[in-house]
Amino acid sequence: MLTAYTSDEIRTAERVLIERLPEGTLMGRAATGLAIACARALPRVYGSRVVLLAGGGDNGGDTLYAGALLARRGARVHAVLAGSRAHEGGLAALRRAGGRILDLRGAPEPGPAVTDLVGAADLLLDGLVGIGGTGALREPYATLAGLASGAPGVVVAVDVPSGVDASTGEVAGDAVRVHLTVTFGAAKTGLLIDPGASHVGTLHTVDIGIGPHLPEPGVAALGAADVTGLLPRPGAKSDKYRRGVVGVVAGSDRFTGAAVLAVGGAVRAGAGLVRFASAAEPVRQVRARWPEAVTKIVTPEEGVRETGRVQAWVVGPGMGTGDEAFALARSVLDSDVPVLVDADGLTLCARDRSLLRRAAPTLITPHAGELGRLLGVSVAEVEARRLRHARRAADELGVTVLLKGSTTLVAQAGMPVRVNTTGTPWLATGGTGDVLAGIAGAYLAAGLSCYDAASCAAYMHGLAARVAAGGPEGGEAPIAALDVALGLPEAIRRLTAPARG
Ligand SMILES: NC(=O)C1=CN([C@@H]2O[C@H](COP(=O)(O)OP(=O)(O)OC[C@H]3O[C@@H](n4cnc5c(N)ncnc54)[C@H](OP(=O)(O)O)[C@@H]3O)[C@@H](O)[C@H]2O)[C@@H](O)CC1
Ligand SMILES: [K+]
Repeated sequence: MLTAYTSDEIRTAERVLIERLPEGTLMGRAATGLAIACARALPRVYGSRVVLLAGGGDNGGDTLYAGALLARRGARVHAVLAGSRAHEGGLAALRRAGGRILDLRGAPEPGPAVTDLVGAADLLLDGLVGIGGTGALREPYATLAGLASGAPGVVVAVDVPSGVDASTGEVAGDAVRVHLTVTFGAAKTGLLIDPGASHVGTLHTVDIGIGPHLPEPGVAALGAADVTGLLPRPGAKSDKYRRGVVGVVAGSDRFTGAAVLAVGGAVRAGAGLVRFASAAEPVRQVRARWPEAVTKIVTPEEGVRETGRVQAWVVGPGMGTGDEAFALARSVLDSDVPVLVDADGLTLCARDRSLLRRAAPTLITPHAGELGRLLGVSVAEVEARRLRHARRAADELGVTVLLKGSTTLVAQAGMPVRVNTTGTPWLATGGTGDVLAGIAGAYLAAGLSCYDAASCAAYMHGLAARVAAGGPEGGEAPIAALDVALGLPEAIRRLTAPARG
């Protein structure tokens, strides 16, 4: 499991060690780890052109010390000093190692000399600001961030890509986009959450010894072993009921595709049985595509009360948002089993949030627009502050929240927010959310908590999409939502196969 921390949590942990260790020890560890990672990112160090963008704080200090180490290995190192001051120890070390200095202090903008240096660099280090950065980058940092993002060489962020809020992933103005982020001590929360996460490239953590002093994490990402341990698997005594019966209420006479996809997600994720309840046309479509499902035509008046016993419900995809859909959704939410609410179901809940007040656990799976409607804020506001809004929704609505997006978040009051790391841009296509709802529903019915079901479903959904998009000889191709459902068995096989070798 990858755990991540806010800037304050990192600083508190660092303080314990700073008091115990000789001055400069932590920065020495950070700079050494940074220089090693940079050397690995280059075909060879000797003769390489290295440019350091150094701010006035300790982030600039790390960068200058690492530059000195690279210069001692034969790199041609130029430091661009961009802050109103420069880290004295780092600057002296770089000078002693033969590095050159371009001092921008007092200059309103970087100028052509910097543009030329950046354009010719094999390796560019972004050491403008780290965990001490606040708000939008000021000049000349903002212009330098733009230059760095477009640099032709390998761009490495020191601790945090400058302009990304290390604690939240928020990006208030310009921010550097890098190939590699070398972060110190532990991952920062903002490196895992968009929009910041999309600036990070590959994330590499340098151990500087603060691990034992870190608190419980506020954010975590499940790894393959965690998901393997959580995934429901049938045992010798399992039958279809013990594996979990999931009920799906989806589709309408106008929209049938979402129903087929949600049922497909549940079937392929390993539900013991899928009961599908809806209007006549989606029932016909589901029967044609998934003969494994037990189907029933229901009316809004009777609801799902006579549908047969289920261990969890999925309600919402393609069901419409009118009064009849509302009545049907209410009958599902009146039940005493866990319910996953998705898509149109969320629009209905935004109309009457009391639908979500129930004794049994509830999982909602909104995208930013749906969450915005539930919270009464704009989609842009949710996108800009995803962590805050996912947490707020979990607290205010008393439910587990799976916020979809390029990095999916799972929030539940009192628990670390889980970030999914398996997503792929190929998933950004219609209907994949319906498949996700089906997968999570199957896991809920198997007995996983809303929190684990949502996290595992997001993980397997991303992995299945990668399986579906990837070819045996490498390369990737566009996928349709049904391909994600069909990719699930192979994804589960790959995850649960004993390690080779
Ligand atoms: N603590 C430790 O033991 C260890 C810490 N380590 C390293 O220290 C880093 C933290 O160093 P830090 O605290 O000096 O802050 P840092 O990130 O350099 O930023 C401060 C500078 O940024 C500036 N600035 C801020 N916002 C800005 C903006 N929007 N736009 C423009 N400028 C802005 C601010 O300017 P000012 O406000 O003073 O004008 C100030 O000059 C950490 O990330 C890691 O790399 C490692 O060595 C391991 C051990
Ligand atoms: K930085």
